[in-house]
Amino acid sequence: MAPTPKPTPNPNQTYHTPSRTPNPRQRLQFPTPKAGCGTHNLSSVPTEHPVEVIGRIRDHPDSKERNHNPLIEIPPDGQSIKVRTDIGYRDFTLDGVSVSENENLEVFYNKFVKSRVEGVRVGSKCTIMMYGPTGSGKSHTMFGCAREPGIVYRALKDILGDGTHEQGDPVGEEADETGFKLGIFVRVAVLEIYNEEIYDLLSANLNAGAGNGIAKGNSQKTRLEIIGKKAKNPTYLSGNEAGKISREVAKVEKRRIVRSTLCNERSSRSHCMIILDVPSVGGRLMLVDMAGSENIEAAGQTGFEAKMQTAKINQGNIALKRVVESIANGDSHVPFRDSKLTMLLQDSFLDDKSKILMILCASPDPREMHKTISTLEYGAKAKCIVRAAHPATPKPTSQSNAESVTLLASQIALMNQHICELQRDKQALLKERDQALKSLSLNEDELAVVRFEVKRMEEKVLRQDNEIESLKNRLREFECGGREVVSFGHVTSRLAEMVGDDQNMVKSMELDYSDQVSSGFVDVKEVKEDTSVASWACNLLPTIEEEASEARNLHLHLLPTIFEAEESEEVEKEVVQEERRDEMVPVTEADRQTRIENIFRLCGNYRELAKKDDNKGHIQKYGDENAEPSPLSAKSQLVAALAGSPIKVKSVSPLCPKEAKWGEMEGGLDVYVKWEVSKESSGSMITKLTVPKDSTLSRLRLVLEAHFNEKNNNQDFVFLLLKDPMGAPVAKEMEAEMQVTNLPKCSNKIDGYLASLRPLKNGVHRPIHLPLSPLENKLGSPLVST
Ligand SMILES: Nc1ncnc2c1ncn2[C@@H]1O[C@H](COP(=O)(O)OP(=O)(O)OP(=O)(O)O)[C@@H](O)[C@H]1O
Repeated sequence: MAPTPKPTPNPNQTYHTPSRTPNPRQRLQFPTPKAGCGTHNLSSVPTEHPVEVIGRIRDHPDSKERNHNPLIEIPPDGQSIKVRTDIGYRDFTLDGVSVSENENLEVFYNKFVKSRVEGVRVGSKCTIMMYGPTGSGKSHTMFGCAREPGIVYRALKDILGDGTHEQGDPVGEEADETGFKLGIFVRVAVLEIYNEEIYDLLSANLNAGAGNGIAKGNSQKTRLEIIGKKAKNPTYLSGNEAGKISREVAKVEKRRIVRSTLCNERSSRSHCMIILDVPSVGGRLMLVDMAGSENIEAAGQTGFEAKMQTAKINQGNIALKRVVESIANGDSHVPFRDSKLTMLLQDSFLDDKSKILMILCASPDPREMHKTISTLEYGAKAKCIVRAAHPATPKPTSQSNAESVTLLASQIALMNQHICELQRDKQALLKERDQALKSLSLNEDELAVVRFEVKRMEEKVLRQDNEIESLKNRLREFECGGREVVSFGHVTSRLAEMVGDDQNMVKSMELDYSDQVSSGFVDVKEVKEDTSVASWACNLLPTIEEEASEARNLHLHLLPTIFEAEESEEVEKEVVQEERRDEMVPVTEADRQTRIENIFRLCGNYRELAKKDDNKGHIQKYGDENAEPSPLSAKSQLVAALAGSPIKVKSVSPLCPKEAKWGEMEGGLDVYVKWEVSKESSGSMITKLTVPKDSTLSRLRLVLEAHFNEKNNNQDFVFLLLKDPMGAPVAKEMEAEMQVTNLPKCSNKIDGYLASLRPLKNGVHRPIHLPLSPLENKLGSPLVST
């Protein structure tokens, strides 16, 4: 590693304690300049250390104070700075230190910069940054002054050709000729970063229409976007004439935003970046003149805009500081994107071929000493940045090739095995998916069937509802028109006719309908006992019931049968009935309900009652306790019931072997208990009970079960609510909540309730016909008690 060129020791300078600045792990060294030619041995430049830090101490602003008790001392090694503070000296070791009083710009350039620039000429990449507080001489070093050109112009001259400098011209014309002779061609962009925006200073110049690229002071700048790490489409100055390019750069540089501050009369408020490419060799030189890193108070900025401006300037400086610290610390994340400046400088830090020359500008003014120290601390940190050295690429040998081939082959085998496993997994997953799809399809089919059934069921229920409504209307019209007598008489006439056709029946049986209807009581005239009539009635009604079995309930399907009888038998509309309309007693709603209930009760119960007419042709006439049992044929009872005649029942003794006295009580409710009629059961009366008025069915059950026990009959049962359209069984658990008064009344003439019991086999209801489909039954109709 070549040593950093040591400056000539100044006998006037004093030397103090050794450096306390942390030593970098690898430090860049300047190549030893070859005498005479001014070039350096670039091959000796180490590549591991990307940042080189040079201190540049400007002239003292006050010439009177020069050499008067200086706070900054430069040791003779020329690589460190000693700063005297209140608590002692602080040493900062850098890669080089230059004092402008001793070394003008030319010397400084030749000593520390020239070698880098010449490296760019042959393809290297270098970034030269001016860092320091405001007024410390950054711009002066970068651009120079009228007396001496700065780094920018000298670099252009060095790249495009060696030459001498003419007075008033940044670079001599000779440089242009040299560059032309060498065939080197450069491309230059000049950017300004102000308020975190990138402006193209050359674009303003060219858009001004100068033709020759001369900048116009008031031309508007063009803002550039940033893509990745580069400004998008900047304007370039291209050429091989250093003089022309330098002049144009000098002009556009004057367009930088400056402001007078306490620290600097013409303080740069923006960062300026000059990007010089040498396309033929891929070299790149980035020259960055940063705005002052002063704080707002020190700059004496007042007003919101000025403070914001200073804050934005500091944003770039602070971001750059963080980038340097992150890299030096070896952090995994470097905050390049914290500012536009660091975004554009990203390649400078990361590109292996790129080097950074950081020139720390400082003032010897004791009043600026804290800024000087801060700047030097920053430079010392930057010096610690180490880029990992790239391991030398071993030359492949035949042995290593064989090993590589073996290694790759094993890796390929592993990968193939992994691929096979993945393919197997894929096949399994595909199979699983197919099965799931199949199952889903089946479920969808089932769902479609269920939906179809539900739809069909709904349609059926709707039809039945319509039918019910229609029947109710017909019945209402029928009764309101006073035709009930006709209807009932019609039916009874039909019954009589049918009975008359029955050879087994006694023809002499007569019914005085007029008396029955007009008196309101069944008046039986020498009706011969005819069990065949009762049998017929019992046989006929189940037939009706069977016809209605397709309907929802017995009521709904019995009624049309009656109406059909009326419609089909027009001949039977006897005048006799018509003539007696005037004699009819007005039918109240209660009577109508009672009659309807009587009809169903007869169909379900009374017919059996007639059938069980003890084969003697006698039947107890209800309602008259003292009356002797009157012989009454089933036909007569049926007709009486159909005609709305009150049936008086006091005792069921004719129906029951023995009158039930058990359970009777004063002031209670009379309950007539019978079995439901079914194919298996004839629907016989069981008993008559008297229970308290507020008795529930559960209480009635207790009484009945006691009664059954007395009879040695353990038949289980459920109550039927005959008022319910379905004659629905009452669930046992509901019996406690249901009053006996909910049971149907025998009739409006008989003060008693009718308890119809449905026998249970093994505690299970016998199947009842439901209007719903089997599917609906499966779904659990609430009508089915399990
Ligand atoms: N080495 C020097 N010799 C003579 N004059 C100098 C030197 N350095 C700086 N100056 C003068 O000091 C003034 C401020 O310098 P300059 O503008 O370069 O500072 P700066 O660091 O760029 O400040 P800012 O950050 O505010 O732009 C200028 O007038 C400049 O000519």
